[in-house]
Amino acid sequence: NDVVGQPYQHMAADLQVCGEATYTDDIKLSSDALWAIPVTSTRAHAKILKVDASQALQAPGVAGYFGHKDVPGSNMIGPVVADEEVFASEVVTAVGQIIGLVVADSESAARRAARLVVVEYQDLPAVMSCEEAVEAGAFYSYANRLECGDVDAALAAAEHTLEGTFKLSGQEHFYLETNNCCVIPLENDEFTIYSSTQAPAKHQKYVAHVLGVPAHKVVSKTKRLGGGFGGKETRSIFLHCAVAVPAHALRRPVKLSLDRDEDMQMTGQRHAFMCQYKVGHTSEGRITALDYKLYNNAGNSWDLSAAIMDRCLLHCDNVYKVDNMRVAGRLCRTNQASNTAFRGFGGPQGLMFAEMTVEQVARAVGRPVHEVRELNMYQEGDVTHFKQVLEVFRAPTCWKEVKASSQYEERMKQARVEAFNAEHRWRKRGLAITPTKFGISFTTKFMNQAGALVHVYLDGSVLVSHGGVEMGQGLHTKMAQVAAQVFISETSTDKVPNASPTAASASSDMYGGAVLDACRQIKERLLPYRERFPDRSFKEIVNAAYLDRVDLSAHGFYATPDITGFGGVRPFNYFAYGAAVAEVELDTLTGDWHVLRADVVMDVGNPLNPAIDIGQVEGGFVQGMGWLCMEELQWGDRQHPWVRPGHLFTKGPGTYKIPTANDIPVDFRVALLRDAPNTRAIHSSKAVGEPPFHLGACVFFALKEAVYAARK
Ligand SMILES: Nc1nc2c(c(=O)[nH]1)N[C@H]1C(S)=C(S)[C@@H](COP(=O)(O)O)O[C@H]1N2
Ligand SMILES: Cc1nc(=O)[nH]c2[nH]cnc12
Ligand code: MOS
Repeated sequence: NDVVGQPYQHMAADLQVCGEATYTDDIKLSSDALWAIPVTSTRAHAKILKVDASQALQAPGVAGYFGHKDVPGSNMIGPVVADEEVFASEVVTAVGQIIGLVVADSESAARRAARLVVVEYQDLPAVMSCEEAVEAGAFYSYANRLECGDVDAALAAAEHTLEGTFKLSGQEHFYLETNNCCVIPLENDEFTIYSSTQAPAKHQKYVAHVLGVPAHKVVSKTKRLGGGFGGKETRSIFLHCAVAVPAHALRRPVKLSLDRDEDMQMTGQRHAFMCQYKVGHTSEGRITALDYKLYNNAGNSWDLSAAIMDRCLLHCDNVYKVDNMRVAGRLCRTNQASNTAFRGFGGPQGLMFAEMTVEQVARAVGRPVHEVRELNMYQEGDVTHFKQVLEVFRAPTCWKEVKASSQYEERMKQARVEAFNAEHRWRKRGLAITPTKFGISFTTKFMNQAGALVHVYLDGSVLVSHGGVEMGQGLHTKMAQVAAQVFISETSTDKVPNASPTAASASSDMYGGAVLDACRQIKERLLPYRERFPDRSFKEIVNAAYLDRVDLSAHGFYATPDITGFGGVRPFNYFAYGAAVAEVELDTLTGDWHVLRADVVMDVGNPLNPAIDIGQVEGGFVQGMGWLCMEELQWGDRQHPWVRPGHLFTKGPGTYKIPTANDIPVDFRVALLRDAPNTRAIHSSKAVGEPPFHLGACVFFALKEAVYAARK
């Protein structure tokens, strides 16, 4: 197998840098195609008194206005709980919620006409944040919790206790490709739908449901995304279902392409979280008791907020052993667009609570933070607070490696850091080291399944399709490697049915298993021909088998073995580990800072493609750093009274600051742990999509060190 493990370039890299790669918006449509522009709520919470589209319908080029009355099937859907309307009917519960669509023969005509639709509202009280929801008692009926040991007794017996509240803000996905979709009606109520989504199967299911047609009449295709990061796992469904209604009614192709400001206002973000913590610890800094009350800002519908809180509950330990722990979660019902999956899916929030707690304890006992981290770290074989055994625990290995390779101890002591800080009044440096552990598998057990379809053609070329979506993470490249010298086409529900969303970082594991299963079936059928004609080419073997009427196509399947889902003792198939060191320099007068050097060691098993994996680690690190140190959403709420309630003030790169080339660590050293096999996944590899995201936390803690130095 000299193909797997090689650092092949991303399969579409050349196409993408030459601008030849096709995205949903590039799909050529017939001349009778129409553009849809959403008419959305401008209120955070209000009754709809009247919607008047009469002027819009007179506007040039307009083919129609569509709202909840025009839905042929069901107007109420939702990926987990069916609690969301495709078109708002009586009440709007967030700014940006779709009330209707104007369709016209050009985007500009549709956009102009959409502004002519008049909506009259009667405002209702709005709840915008976790704090406001707690005051108002506005929650969804979710009450999962995890508990081990006896927290109350341990807190009472603790030498010292600390308590307080941690708050983490949301984050915009800022995928470069905004939400795009188009619906093409064919004969006899059949539809082909193209969309920028991580979950084509969900699009097929819900478009069929909203149109009232059987799913087998809807084929959902996705070639690639210009980024998803979780933001296109479920929120893309609603846009697509809305667009399907005029396409169905007018029997004409309809497309929709959101502008950046519409996308940021309408499609949900990373959940803001709040954690009320109580921690018991000894004088040397060992944590003996931990009590977390967690809240996330779920927005105006369930969406995935329950699974996100589940994953947060499962990650509040990070790499630390706490014998007495209780974590309980609540989902806050607010009038924000429903918050949704975002790289790490609640995990980064849980990991941050663990890190912030350890850091508070270190300050309280007056010890360097890294010592307290080491003091509390699990050992191999320990059991987590949710009772999963840490079978192969590589956090200490990653920690030791990155501490050595970054010369952390030396740099901390004589270092540039203390010496620099002694000589500089307004510029201060900080150094920090943080670990991570990330559970791999959907915590919803049934989602851990995957399909593939492999065809061998008579010219010897092989076509591989699988249920996973290429969003830039290199999945298709890895699958092609797994099937070796293969041409990958696109993701399509008529090739692989019922696919889970491409999420939870497990796609390489699962679709790898499915592709391997399909290839092995075909290989077995070709074996007799290989043996009979040992020196013939693959093409000749294939033709010999074909003439004997051997089936040259196979469906492959994979279901992750031995996992329990949330609530059991083995929700994760395995864990991914990593550790990182960052040195920053902060200008205390301007607040400007940059990362002088970052060192990362990530355990990715035996990488299927080390080049792609290093790219994932670099991207995850920078995206995590952006979340914790740069990006700030400003919603119209109590903290930002100058913004109309429920409106998003930061709706573009001019006001919402995401990391760019200038923010990447000046000296960025990423290493993949060597000799780290993983028996639990294909070719001994490990998931790499989400796990590195949390390592950006080391920049946050390095900046804290610099601020502490400035206040000495
Ligand atoms: N370039 C790129 N990398 C990415 C993403 C993306 O949208 N673009 N999504 C991330 C998220 S949220 C996940 S879950 C994984 C999904 O892909 P995988 O399951 O193949 O790892 O890729 C991660 N890396
Ligand atoms: C649904 C779901 N469950 C998970 O455990 N992790 C995820 N990432 C993105 N989506 C998911
Ligand atoms: O699991 Mo990623 O789509 S948040």
